Amino acid sequence: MLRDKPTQPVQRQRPPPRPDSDPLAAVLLPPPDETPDARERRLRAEEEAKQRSENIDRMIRDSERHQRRKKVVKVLLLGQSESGKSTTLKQFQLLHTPAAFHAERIAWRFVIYLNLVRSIRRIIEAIMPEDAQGADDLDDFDSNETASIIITSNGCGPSNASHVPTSAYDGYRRRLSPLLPLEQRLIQQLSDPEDNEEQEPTHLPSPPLHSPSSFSMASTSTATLALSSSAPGRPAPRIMIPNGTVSSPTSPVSPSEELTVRVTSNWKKAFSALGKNQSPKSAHSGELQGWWEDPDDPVHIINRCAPVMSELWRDVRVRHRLAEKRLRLQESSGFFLDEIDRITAKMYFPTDEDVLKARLKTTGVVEHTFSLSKSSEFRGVDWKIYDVGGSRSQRHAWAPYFDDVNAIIFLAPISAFDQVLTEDPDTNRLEDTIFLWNSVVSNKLLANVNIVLFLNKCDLLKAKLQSGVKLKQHMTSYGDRPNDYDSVSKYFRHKFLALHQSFTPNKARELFIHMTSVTDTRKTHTIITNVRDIILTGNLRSSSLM
Ligand SMILES: Nc1nc2c(ncn2[C@@H]2O[C@H](COP(=O)(O)OP(=O)(O)OP(=O)(O)O)[C@@H](O)[C@H]2O)c(=O)[nH]1
Ligand SMILES: [Mg+2]
Repeated sequence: MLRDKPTQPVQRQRPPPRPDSDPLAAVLLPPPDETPDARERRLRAEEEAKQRSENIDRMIRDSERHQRRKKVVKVLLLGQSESGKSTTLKQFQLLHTPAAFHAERIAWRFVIYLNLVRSIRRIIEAIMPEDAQGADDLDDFDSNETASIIITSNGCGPSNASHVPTSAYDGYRRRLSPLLPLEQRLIQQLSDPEDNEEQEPTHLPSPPLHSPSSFSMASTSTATLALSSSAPGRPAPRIMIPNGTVSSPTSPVSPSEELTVRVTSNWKKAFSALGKNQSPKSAHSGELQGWWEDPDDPVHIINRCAPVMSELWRDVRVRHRLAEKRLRLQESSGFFLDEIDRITAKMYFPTDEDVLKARLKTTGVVEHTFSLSKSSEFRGVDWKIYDVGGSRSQRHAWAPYFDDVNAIIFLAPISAFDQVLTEDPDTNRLEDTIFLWNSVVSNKLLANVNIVLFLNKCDLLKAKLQSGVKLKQHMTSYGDRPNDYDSVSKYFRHKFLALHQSFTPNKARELFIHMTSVTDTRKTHTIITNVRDIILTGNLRSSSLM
């Protein structure tokens, strides 16, 4: 009979290696005549070496754990063109990497000049006498100039229009004509900073100066430019100057065409290539090198034209004409018109606020990574933000990012309820925003993505309502509710929330809504810190990393 015997683990002692069979062991053996002192020193040295080795092992283990823990949270900024996406990204940069933001401020000087010059040109075009418009074949100008036109009549119709006299118009146009080649030069420098050999569709035909069409150019004030390098493997972002073309009858480019200007590497470098001495030694220290001593620097033309620009902007006849045409330049880059003296000063250096207000249209997708290493709670987390172009021609680039995005910040510019799209004058901006919002919240790919809604441009909404513009004339569903900021903003909040509740495929998703004016740094920093923490906590928790 076979009986199971309880098996005992067999412990076999391996015999110590014989020194003569292991040359290394033989070498490591202490000398046979080792004194007690020498033995003491040897043991101490061995102990120290062991400690060092253990420390190194621990460091390697920590580093591996840290690498395993490293998490990237990806955030996509979405919304129509001019909704404030890039401005929000600038606020993230200002909050997380202020030194880099400040160091780049100088490069924005040229964007701001371009914004100012284009605003001036819009004014000149708006005050153009009708007979001159006919002569210049500009009848369709207004239909392109839609970015900030109020489309509902406020009682000032063409019947009671007061024109700026032709002589005044001609005088302004003649005295401001040096701005035209300056604009051309800025655009050309942007389009081809290093390699003038390469031909891109960037070379604008120069109209004859002082001709009737000298100022009949762009129909928008938005000089546009990609902000930074695109994600690896994706096409490089390009500068876009919408409608930035000469509409002289001889021009080969139509006034409504979007002109594309290529930026090869770094647009900031391109701008700083415009003068010999314009880079500051340090943007912070005030040790500025004197670009104003360079006779080729654009500041000289801008500075010489400043008195006429101010005169034009202050001219009551001009203001009347702009009001009649319902052109609200302050809602776009016209912000700089109120600052002509400061902006055109020879030693002008852009402030943070100037950079936030400078308008550059984004094309392609701009990616920025912020490392949150200093924050103890989110140590080792990278915060990756994608800023996309919002105009219709750019929206096809959004979808590839839906796959692995963790959160979306959607910008809805609620002040735009009475404006139409630049790219489609038949579409109301708010209607377009609501359409986009519905598409985003109903998207199944995004069902588990956190969504944060910024009801943006609240400062402009407040000013618009105070100036008497009535929401109900543009949104009949608003009915007879009061036309004040509190009621209107509450109404928009409910509307967007209700649309989310109706269309979301994930009824459990919480929606975070903020009333924002993203050009306001103090308030925006509080909001984005809050939003960042909510997004990070939610995402790290769901991936069990917290
Ligand atoms: N007053 C005010 N201006 C704003 C606000 N948000 C953005 N802007 C301005 O509106 C303009 C357009 O903002 P951007 O951030 O360039 O818009 P975007 O969404 O990036 O536009 P695209 O790049 O064309 O998609 C800029 O001149 C901003 O300074 C706001 O809340 N208030
Ligand atoms: Mg942008």
